[in-house]
Amino acid sequence: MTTTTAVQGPPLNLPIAQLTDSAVDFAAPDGWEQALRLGAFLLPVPADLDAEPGLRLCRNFYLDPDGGPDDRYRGHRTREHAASKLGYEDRPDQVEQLQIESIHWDKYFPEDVIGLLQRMRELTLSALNSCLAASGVPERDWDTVTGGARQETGWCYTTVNHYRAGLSRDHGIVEHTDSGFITVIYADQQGYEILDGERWRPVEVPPRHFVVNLGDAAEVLTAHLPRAAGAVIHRVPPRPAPVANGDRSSFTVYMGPRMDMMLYQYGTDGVLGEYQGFRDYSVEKSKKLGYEFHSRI
Ligand SMILES: O=C(O)CCC(=O)C(=O)O
Ligand SMILES: [Fe+2]
Repeated sequence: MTTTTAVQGPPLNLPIAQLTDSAVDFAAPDGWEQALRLGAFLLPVPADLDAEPGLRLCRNFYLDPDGGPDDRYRGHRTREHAASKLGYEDRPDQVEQLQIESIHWDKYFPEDVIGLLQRMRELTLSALNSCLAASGVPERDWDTVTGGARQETGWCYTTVNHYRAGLSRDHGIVEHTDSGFITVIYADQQGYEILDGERWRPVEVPPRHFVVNLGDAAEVLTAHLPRAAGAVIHRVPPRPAPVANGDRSSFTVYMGPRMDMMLYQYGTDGVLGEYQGFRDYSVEKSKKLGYEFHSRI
């Protein structure tokens, strides 16, 4: 990822998808083409889905309990999260993160957060299946390549992000691609930017919309298919204090291969083959980008 020459560009309007039954689709005929090329699109939050519990977690997880009503959301900076291979991380950026696998949500989160994340998980799976279909991955291969996302045997986790405005760091979150197939993001304010060619373009996210990212596993899988999916390079720039809106909050649901799995790729002949172990791929990536690989994986 060499973006030293990248300049700030104009805002980018991502294609807006819609969710019907358990599929994601676009009204515009070139919607999928655009979304797969950019590796990102927007998805309206279903009318009956309340995102507040997620934001409440973002605004509390790093604080110590104080006997108040938010205690159920607090105390995660110091907690061990022994069941999780992820947990709390103070990154070198403005962001501090809590990452918990879906199989452990019931151990660490209040009920309203679990309910919200489970709905997001269903929606993420629908979006993943629709992306696989749109890029021409035959349905018979979905379970193999995802490790059984439909059977909940793939790897799914939430990332809870607290961007500490005013903390003197170079980035809100440094430029990166997500490693898995897909990430669905909800944020309480703007700040998400996409590298489009040589330009960093702020994405204008309308109220009550998710940003959906496609990641490395999707890019590797579809690289030689006629409708290849790109892994979107994205970042959040730092924000100085004091800012009118205070700290930025976002939370995501991620789906990717398990660390003990292979990444797969279709050859130019259309035949599915093994590409590289996902753990080896992830370790190599973290070395290239100069960050620590998760110590418990
Ligand atoms: O906060 C955002 O908008 C992006 C978060 C992100 O890129 C991530 O958690 O991987
Ligand atoms: Fe990301």
